[in-house]
Amino acid sequence: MSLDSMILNFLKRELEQDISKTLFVFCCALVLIILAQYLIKVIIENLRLPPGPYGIFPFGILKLIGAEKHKSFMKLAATYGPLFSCKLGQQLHIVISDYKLIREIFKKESLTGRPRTLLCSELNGIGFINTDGKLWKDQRRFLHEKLRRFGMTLVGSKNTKLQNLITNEVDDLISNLSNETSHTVDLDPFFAVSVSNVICNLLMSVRFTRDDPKFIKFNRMIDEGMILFGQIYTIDYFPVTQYLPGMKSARNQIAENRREMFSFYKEVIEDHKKNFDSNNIRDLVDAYLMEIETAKLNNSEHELFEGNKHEEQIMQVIGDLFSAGMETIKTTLLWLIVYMLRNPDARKQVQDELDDVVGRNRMPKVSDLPFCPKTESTILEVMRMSSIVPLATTHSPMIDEEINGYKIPAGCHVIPLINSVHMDPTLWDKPEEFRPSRFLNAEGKVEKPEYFIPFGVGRRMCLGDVLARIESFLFFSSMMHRFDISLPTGAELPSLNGNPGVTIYPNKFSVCLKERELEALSDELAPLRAFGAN
Ligand code: HEM
Repeated sequence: MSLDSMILNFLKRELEQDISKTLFVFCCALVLIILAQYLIKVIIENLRLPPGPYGIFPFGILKLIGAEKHKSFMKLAATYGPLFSCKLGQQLHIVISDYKLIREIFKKESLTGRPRTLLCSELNGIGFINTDGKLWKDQRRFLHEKLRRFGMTLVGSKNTKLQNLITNEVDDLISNLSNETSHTVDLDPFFAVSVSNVICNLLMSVRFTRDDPKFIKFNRMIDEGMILFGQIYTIDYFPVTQYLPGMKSARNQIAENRREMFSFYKEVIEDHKKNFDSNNIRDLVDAYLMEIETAKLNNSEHELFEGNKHEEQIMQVIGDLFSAGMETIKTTLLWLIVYMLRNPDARKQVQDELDDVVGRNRMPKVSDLPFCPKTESTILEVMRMSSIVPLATTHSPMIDEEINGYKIPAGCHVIPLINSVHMDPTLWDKPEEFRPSRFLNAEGKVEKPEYFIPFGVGRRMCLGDVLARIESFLFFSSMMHRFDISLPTGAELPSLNGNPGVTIYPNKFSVCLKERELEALSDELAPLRAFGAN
């Protein structure tokens, strides 16, 4: 090789090396710029978020991924203030414990959105509680109107079907409990069947007895559902965990239970179709069948329920309302008993008031409610202290929102911290004390402050608040009117520490019941009648 070509080769090699070096440097710089831009964007976005703990990427705040989220959130609120943000896994949460801010944000239309989580998507976007947009809005209007028509209202309500069916269930409960006075009794299964019967009757004219195999199966599936959801909820924070073997079998079991529940609802719908009479709408299933008939007549069948399958929609709504309306009332009744066991003076005040207003020759009625402020304020105080749905149902803004100058990004989870509002010492005098009189004004009438929010606030607040008010008054006042309730000898007072599940429910406990006789009870006990039989 000549000297010339050696020099040429050397220069060529150097040039090639230079080009790859330059290319390498260029690529590195590009990656760095993109990374820096991304980091700046993340920092700016985070600066606009409400303050909060940083957490560890990719886990977020690990301690929040435990069961007692409402308590952990309350501790964080003490550090970061009434509006804070934090991440659970990669999911951003905005937690609000100032009731004015809660009211302000939940007024917004976009806050009626629900999170797009994997677990929600298993419900196929149907039903009521986990839907949003037009389907939710139409369903809310429909359900509101129909439930009012069945008597879910306190205005001008005299002996509505709803009141009659609750009274029948109360009578049945009292008569069943009258057979339990010789030994200790766990009230949970008694309340469970009575409260289930109210909601099942209202929805589909079905009632159960405690030993009915269908009821036992129903309850088993609900309990199992709670355990299974407890096992898999991490999927919403770490979607990758859905592929773990235990998760898959738990999800399959949930799907299987849902199929079984649906096959029961399906039977009910088929039965209703056979006896359907448009002049006698017996319950919610009939109201839906009527809606379908009307849509057929108007040739708008395909538009109904946003094009979702009609019967699947009805079945999911039944499931939604059953789960929202059963566990909540049962838990409230159990907490009422716990607080009455712990506060004998308050219990006596309730019983004395009922003796005065209702008298000893009949059972309480809804029309007694306005004249029983001590009883009502006792119920309200128990709702305040127990805050059984402390985090409401998760809302997720459909567009970016702003509050107090902070960004609330679309898709994040927004949580009103109800338990914190109910225990805020700046709002309630000595909030940890059980004091029903805090709900009474100077004239002794019930007054609820605007920061009493057990049913949530805004457009998606509880649909069953009136039903809850009627049921909790009738069941609780009747229990107090007919029984003296005490603890078995040597038993410890039930704890005020709740257990998180669908609601925050009390530890298991048993009681002794002693009848308080009525003078003319026999006239008051109407024969049991199913709602649908009317
Ligand atoms: C003491 C009893 C009850 C309490 C404390 C309670 C509490 C709540 C709370 C906090 C929410 C969430 C509100 C929000 O996210 O903004 C809610 C929603 C709901 N509740 Fe209740 N509830 C009770 C009883 C009932 C009953 C008896 C029914 C039966 C119809 C019911 C039906 C619903 C429904 C359907 C929703 C969802 C509303 C929607 O998504 O638009 N609740 N409830």
